[in-house]
Amino acid sequence: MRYRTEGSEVVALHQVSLEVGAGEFVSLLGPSGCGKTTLLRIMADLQQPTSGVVKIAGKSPKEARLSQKYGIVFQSPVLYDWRTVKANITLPLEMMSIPKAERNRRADELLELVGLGNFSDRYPWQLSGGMQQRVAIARALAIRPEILLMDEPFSALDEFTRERLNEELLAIWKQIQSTVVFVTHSIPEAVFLSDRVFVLSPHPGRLSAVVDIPLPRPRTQSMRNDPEFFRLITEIRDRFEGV
Ligand SMILES: Nc1ncnc2c1ncn2[C@@H]1O[C@H](COP(=O)(O)OP(=O)(O)OP(=O)(O)O)[C@@H](O)[C@H]1O
Repeated sequence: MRYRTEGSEVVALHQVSLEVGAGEFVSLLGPSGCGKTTLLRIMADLQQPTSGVVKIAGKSPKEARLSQKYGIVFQSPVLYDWRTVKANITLPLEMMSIPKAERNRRADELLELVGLGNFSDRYPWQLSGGMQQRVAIARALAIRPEILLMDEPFSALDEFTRERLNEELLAIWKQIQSTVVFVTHSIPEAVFLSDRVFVLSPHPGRLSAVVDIPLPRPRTQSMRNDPEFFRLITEIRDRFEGV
């Protein structure tokens, strides 16, 4: 992927090739500017690569998007302040003309799943940042996506909330069994969540390593003190090139 700006060109991604298995949880990890967001946006059909291809179970990203295969969660929750929590979650279903009873049923189920069963009639501005991000996750899941794309969803949150949401996300993933591609610049977050970590390095953005995370599941907070957890963090840190 090359970006052309006046008089110059940025190579955002250079010869990146990777494969993600169905139901796998992978992270795209790297420092600012290594092309993580660009790669996620190309996968999601939000932008076109200069060259190369992406296939989603044999289909193009556009076909996958049109057949509602993606749920996307961004760094900031982008909720509608004038709609209740529940009405934010049902919005994509309204756009798909799903009947009201079914919309409500799915929203109630998702509110329970993200631990906000008692907050359905609140407005986003009445919730903490962590709760707002849980609403955004529930909304992304409303269309029952096969692939959940998450772009640094917890990076604006404090460390305590972030670690708790990491664990909650894994519990949700276990239930929904979607494939997850998770963008982060936090090495511990990538290790805690993932089956595999794709390590990207900048200038030009490239894939410098793929690291398997053999920690058992379910993953618990106490694993963060495990020597194996620290070993994996060190291994990944050593794999960055030119940072
Ligand atoms: N629309 C654009 N026009 C020109 N250059 C761009 C554009 N979007 C991104 N870039 C450049 O492409 C490179 C990769 O950007 P990208 O946002 O994908 O990186 P990132 O790893 O997600 O960074 P961050 O963690 O800061 O979000 C950077 O050098 C960036 O400046």
